[in-house]
Amino acid sequence: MARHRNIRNRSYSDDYDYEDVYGHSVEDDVCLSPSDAAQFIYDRSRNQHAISQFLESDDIQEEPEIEVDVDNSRPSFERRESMDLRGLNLTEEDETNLMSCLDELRNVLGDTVSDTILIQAVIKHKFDYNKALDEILNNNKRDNIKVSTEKPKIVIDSAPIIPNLDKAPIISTSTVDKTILIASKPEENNTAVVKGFKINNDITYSRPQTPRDQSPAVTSRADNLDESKSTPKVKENKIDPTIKYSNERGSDKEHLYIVVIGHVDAGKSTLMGHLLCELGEVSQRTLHKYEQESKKIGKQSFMYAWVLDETGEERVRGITMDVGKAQFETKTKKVIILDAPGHADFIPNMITGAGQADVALLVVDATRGEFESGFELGGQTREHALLVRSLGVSQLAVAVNKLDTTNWSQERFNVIVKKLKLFLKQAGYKDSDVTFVPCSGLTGDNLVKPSNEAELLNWYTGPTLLDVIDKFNVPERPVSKPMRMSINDVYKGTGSGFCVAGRIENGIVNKGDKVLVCPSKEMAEVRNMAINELSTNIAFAGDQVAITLAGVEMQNVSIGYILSDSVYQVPVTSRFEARLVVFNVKVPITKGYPVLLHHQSLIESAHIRKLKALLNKSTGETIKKKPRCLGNNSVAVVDIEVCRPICIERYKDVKELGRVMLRVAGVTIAAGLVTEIYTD
Ligand SMILES: Nc1nc2c(ncn2[C@@H]2O[C@H](COP(=O)(O)OP(=O)(O)OP(=O)(O)O)[C@@H](O)[C@H]2O)c(=O)[nH]1
Repeated sequence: MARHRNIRNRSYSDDYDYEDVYGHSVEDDVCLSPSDAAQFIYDRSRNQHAISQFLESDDIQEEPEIEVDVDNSRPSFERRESMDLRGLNLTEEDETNLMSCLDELRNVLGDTVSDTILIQAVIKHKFDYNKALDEILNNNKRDNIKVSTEKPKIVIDSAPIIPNLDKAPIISTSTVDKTILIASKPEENNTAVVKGFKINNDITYSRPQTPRDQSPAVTSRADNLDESKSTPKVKENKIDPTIKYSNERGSDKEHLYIVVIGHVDAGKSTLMGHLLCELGEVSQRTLHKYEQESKKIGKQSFMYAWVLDETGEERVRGITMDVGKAQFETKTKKVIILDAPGHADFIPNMITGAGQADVALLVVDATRGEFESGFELGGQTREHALLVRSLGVSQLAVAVNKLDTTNWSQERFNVIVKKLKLFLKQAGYKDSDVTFVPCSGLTGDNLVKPSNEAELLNWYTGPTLLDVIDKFNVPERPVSKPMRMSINDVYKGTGSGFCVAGRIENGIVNKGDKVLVCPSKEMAEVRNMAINELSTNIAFAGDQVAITLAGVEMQNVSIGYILSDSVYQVPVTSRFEARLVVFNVKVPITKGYPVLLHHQSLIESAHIRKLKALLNKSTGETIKKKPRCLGNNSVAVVDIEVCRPICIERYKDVKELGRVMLRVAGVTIAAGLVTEIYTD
């Protein structure tokens, strides 16, 4: 959550300013995803559009069934079952090779290319399946999609990132420091480790119940700290962290994490999938495969969405369920997209995605009636925008998507912009931090290149979506602060030890460092690290890393835990004071009110222990001490008690770890800033 701050040039020592974070108030009519059953019984097929309506006629043409003579035998598409290969004079071995190549090709191409063409290509390339496939696809290529012979950069597997323990030698911290002194780049032979970007599969409904309160008692492992005290990490890192950072990253493009949010079906995955295709990040082969497969199950309009919706269930249901991840480059940045689910059922996953983001892209469906149901009728547009703002994201691009369905109507665009501007201001976004872009994820208009649509060109000459993304400011990375990393995934790696994935919120981590796993306070060693599947010796605030830990049992580490500097430790408590803004409660909040506390990737049961003061929304002055209840849109200071100790910071100390969200029955009822931490 390094998102927010710098944009407004605020230093970490600044005290927070309520107004700056949440804006003035949230309107009474703000609706936040009431979890009524009707909303969950969702049938996307209702709104299916035929892709042929939107694609130009020469897009992804099917291969015509051409019959070609091969030595007088005329094997054809229809005759697959009884292919006559005798005329080809093949040996038994060649025939077997041919058949297996044909099987492979059909897996990718389906039934769109005749057997004759397949056989010709396979024989021409001496049974080399890859060459044959390339030739067929190249012959078949469309004008507007670049053919890439490279492997797609999008990772389609859902396996987690696992540093390769066998290949990457363990380097001591001192070695790392020397490496840094000569400003070296990461090792050239960095090996891509296990493919996959799956983020936090397990937290959709509840946090795994690791024996935090049974086995290692919070204090009983404190003796582990002695080791850390004798070799404090901060002493090892003698070089100024900011110098290290500029040595390591100075010449690289800056990394920017974007979470893509919006109401279910707004077109988020399609938009991002198409953008990636336009940027050449998805090979024609992969796209062709998605086209064939989506056509087979009658969901061809989801072809681009499949680039990011990778699991079978997501594809069959036609909705995003977990956060999809992919990356591309703009002129000045390396952008990592986090495609969040829009459906109300998966808001916890969306929160995890947002928790890792620097900036957000809000996608709204411009179709008449659809924007209204996403925005006004308890849809996710408002809730998502509020949630990401509460998590600290302050820069927002709004893609006014599916404008093709309104014939690129300027009037429709203006209506949507007007409504959203008002709401976003109330939610705490500055006008200058929000940009609106008209586009269509399906037709690809105004994504990478200016649109050719005369109706749009009549009134819009502004930036494309890619330009807007390139213009985002990358927040300053707090590399000089004591190290904190919030864990959003824990999994078994291939070698010894196990892996934790998450975002480094503060500071620096070196391979070989001793870190404290909190709240259980066990010491662990950083055996290996990987960023975007490449092993690395050092990682900085803002990076998403996968770390192989040693010296601690996997069952003693959980999603939501924090890896902390062993000397300057993250506070651990079960009671804290927070300044809350209440969004939408059906029953007023009273003393003892039970909630689910969301803090980073942690979801924990909690209750309101005390209502301390009701505040004036604009000035922050106390209106009433010890109020009896809190209603909609109120601002108050409360004490919260969590059922187990958690790692938390005061907002003024570490903003990323000083924010909480309270949810009840699937609805976000309040967001808050931590103002005081009580030691138990
Ligand atoms: N006409 C039109 N249809 C679109 C456009 N973008 C997406 N669609 C269609 O809208 C439907 C939903 O698209 P998705 O990309 O899956 O939507 P999503 O927002 O990612 O859905 P969730 O992640 O499940 O919330 C699909 O049928 C798309 O083909 C567009 O720009 N124009």
